[in-house]
Amino acid sequence: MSMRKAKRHTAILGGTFDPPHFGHIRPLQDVLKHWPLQDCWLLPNHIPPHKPGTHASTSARLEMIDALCHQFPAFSLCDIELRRDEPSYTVNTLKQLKELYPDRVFYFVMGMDSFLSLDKWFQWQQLFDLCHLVLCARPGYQLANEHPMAKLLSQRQHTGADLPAEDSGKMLITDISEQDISSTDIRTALASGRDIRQFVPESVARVIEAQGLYR
Ligand SMILES: Nc1ncnc2c1ncn2[C@@H]1O[C@H](COP(=O)(O)OP(=O)(O)OP(=O)(O)O)[C@@H](O)[C@H]1O
Ligand SMILES: O=C(O)c1ccc[n+]([C@@H]2O[C@H](COP(=O)([O-])O)[C@@H](O)[C@H]2O)c1
Repeated sequence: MSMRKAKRHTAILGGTFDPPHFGHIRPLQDVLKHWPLQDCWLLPNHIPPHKPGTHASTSARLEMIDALCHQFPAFSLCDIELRRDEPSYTVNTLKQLKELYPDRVFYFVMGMDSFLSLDKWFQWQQLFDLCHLVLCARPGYQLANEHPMAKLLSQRQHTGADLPAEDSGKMLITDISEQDISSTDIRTALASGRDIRQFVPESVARVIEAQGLYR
């Protein structure tokens, strides 16, 4: 009899989360409703590879994610990038995670804005040996037919209703409720004293308020 352990299917949303908002949470909830994934990890980066820096400190962003995970038990924190003092390249993170968790199949979730520039990521083609990608629509970002990533999507798109049989290399898309929300807009609203409660969950709003972030 085979003693192989069952695989755990784990979604990961990587982000700067500066701050986290409903544009992160709601698409993820839709993904979890659609696909039978067993875990959903939020992966805050420490040094974002393609951003000039962060506005809130790593510890403040961590506190917001922690608070969010308490409010939404379907999500848990993956703090692996916070312990590497170097740009948080996703391919390095996934290599580390595959070593730590050989029985997991990873589904790296990203919005369309990230996907449109995926070919600028460090060693991005290796991602397809390490995980599947889950693509979420995002208002303002369209994949034109002639865009170089459109070809990649048509080659790799998973069409079945069940999860792929493979452990990596497929692209999954599902309908999500599109959220016209960004961390940038929230920071701008806070800096001009506007209310942000419709964009972030209560738990996150409380940390922002208590720490006086983004004023
Ligand atoms: N409204 C949204 N809809 C779909 N995906 C989103 C949305 N907001 C963020 N994402 C995705 O979540 C991941 C992390 O995003 P990030 O933390 O950089 O938020 P952001 O709102 O894009 O931040 P900023 O405005 O500071 O650039 C990325 O893959 C991004 O595409
Ligand atoms: O690996 C890379 O080169 C790379 C380049 C840009 C972004 N990423 C990752 O993509 C996720 C979303 O990034 P961002 O900048 O939109 O918050 C986050 O986990 C980043 O660390 C990764």
